[in-house]
Amino acid sequence: MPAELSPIDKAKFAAARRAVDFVENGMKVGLGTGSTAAWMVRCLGERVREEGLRITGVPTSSRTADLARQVGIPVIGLDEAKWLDLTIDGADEFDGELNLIKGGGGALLQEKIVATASDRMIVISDASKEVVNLGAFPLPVEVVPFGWQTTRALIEEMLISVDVLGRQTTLRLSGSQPYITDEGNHIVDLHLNRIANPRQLAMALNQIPGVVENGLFIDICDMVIIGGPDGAVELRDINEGTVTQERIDFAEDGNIFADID
Ligand SMILES: O=C[C@H](O)[C@H](O)[C@H](O)COP(=O)(O)O
Repeated sequence: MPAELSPIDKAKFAAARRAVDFVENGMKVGLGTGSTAAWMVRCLGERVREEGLRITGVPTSSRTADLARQVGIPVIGLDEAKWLDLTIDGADEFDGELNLIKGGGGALLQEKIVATASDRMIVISDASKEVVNLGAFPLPVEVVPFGWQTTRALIEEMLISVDVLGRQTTLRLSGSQPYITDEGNHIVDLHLNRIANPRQLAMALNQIPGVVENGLFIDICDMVIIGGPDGAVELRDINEGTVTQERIDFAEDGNIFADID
């Protein structure tokens, strides 16, 4: 591993490197989006190229589809795959029940559909994303462009009735224009600070006309792998109730970094 990688990238890499060990020949694998998931795609690409691992990837964004093709992973769409063995993705926050906030990179809709259509979801993360209560990270909500201001007002009205610490909302921008998701929608970020009941909030949001999906992933994640900059990894399996400590040997992974700009 090159010395110039930041400690946070080393931590993300360690988690990603461990997660791809769960991928086996013949699997259909959901490929998440974001900087942590990008490490996973690179690690998986290396297994495809070096070991001849035979898998099919289902990307959760156009960015991930481009990267997967670049590193040699065959990709298909979800409707062709129908059902997946495993999805590996990053997250913006996770709590003790492995409930998540996702969508910081704008890919929450495809990510939630793909993860839900998978036998198993593994989240890869560095330690900074673990929280007691979800909500410090702004909760992304994908809304259709038609009438988005009305939808935002309805969201704000609904927030009065739920137990959160903040209620400010912002339209996500790309430069001076509204951010556009892969599905052609906008994102409203909810600055809630602390969400007392994520399950209730997720359901309330999705009942609002104009809301396509929200970034709360409840009961979807099966395992989180937390990486450290020294190669330490912790695997928490919510179904088995197990916590396992291991270590990744960075020295074995030189090839992956040859591809990185
Ligand atoms: O929309 C983006 C995704 O939900 C990402 O997985 C999430 O934002 C985490 O991204 P990163 O690994 O870059 O922190």
